[in-house]
Amino acid sequence: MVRVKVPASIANFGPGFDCIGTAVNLYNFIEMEFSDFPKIEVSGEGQGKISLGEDNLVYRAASTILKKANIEKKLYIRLKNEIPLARGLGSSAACIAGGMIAANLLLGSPFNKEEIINFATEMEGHPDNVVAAIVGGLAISVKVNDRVVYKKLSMPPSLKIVVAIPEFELKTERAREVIPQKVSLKDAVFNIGRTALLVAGICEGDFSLLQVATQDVLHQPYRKSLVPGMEEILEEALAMGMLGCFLSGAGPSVVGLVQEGKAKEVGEFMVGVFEKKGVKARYIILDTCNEGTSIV
Ligand SMILES: Nc1ncnc2c1ncn2[C@@H]1O[C@H](COP(=O)(O)OP(=O)(O)O)[C@@H](O)[C@H]1O
Ligand SMILES: N[C@@H](CCOP(=O)(O)O)C(=O)O
Repeated sequence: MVRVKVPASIANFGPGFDCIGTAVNLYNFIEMEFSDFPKIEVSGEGQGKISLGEDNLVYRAASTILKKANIEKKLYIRLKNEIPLARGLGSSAACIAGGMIAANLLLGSPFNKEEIINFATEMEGHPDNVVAAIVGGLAISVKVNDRVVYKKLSMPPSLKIVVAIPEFELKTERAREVIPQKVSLKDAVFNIGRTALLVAGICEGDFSLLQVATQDVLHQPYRKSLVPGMEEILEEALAMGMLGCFLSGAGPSVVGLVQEGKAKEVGEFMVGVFEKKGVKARYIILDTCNEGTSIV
């Protein structure tokens, strides 16, 4: 039997659409063993909603590894979930990364980390969440044909991540439909420059860059119609003392980067804006986590 702990992730970190994600200290736990018949148990987030059949995302991710290793066996999987579903905190990436890593361990690790990253990216469709979930830290990833080239950066520990989580779900698939396939040169330059600033700011611990370096025009303007309140939170972020503010993954959660001491005030502000728009929400205060999926 194997047990792994896989972190949530905040993808599209600022201007890093589909390329930059950070792991955070909110986890799903996956226990896996071989069984005579498929069996899944769920507790925590998604209990009563998540499929208990072979179409379950963790089961499918694990089966992908078994198939690639030419093993035909059934699995008994127990899930203990802390990551809310379809809120922009990488729940699907956690299932894919965790399911694949657990299955690989169960088989005696026939695949290395790079191969798992490539398989997981293929299944998720974009590398930003899965790479952060697997390696931890702030993960910068690009796809080069069928493989992923990535670099992990450590995040400054003093940076607090406040996440306002609306009660409603927004599936990533739906949130990708609203993004245009073509962008202007002006918008491309906007995000390229800020992405470079973001990486420099994180590497040198220069938080004064973050306000500009977390801006985006590639996905947020198109997704604002799906997330009532997001635009108002972004507009007030600087006045509220946030170092940076952006949509978490594909939404609907919104992230505020703050120094310790500001987190509660910023969380209450963001929840208040959502509530004024008639959207029930809560907030949590997270730290980045520099460890990715680990064996427990
Ligand atoms: N713990 C889980 N076990 C099984 N399936 C899950 C789990 N968490 C998420 N999923 C699947 O992933 C979907 C959400 O994925 P997605 O729309 O990408 O949102 P997110 O932003 O949370 O990754 C859920 O509707 C469900 O099908
Ligand atoms: N780059 C992806 C990120 C999706 O993150 P999630 O946490 O919402 O699954 C996108 O923007 O579609």
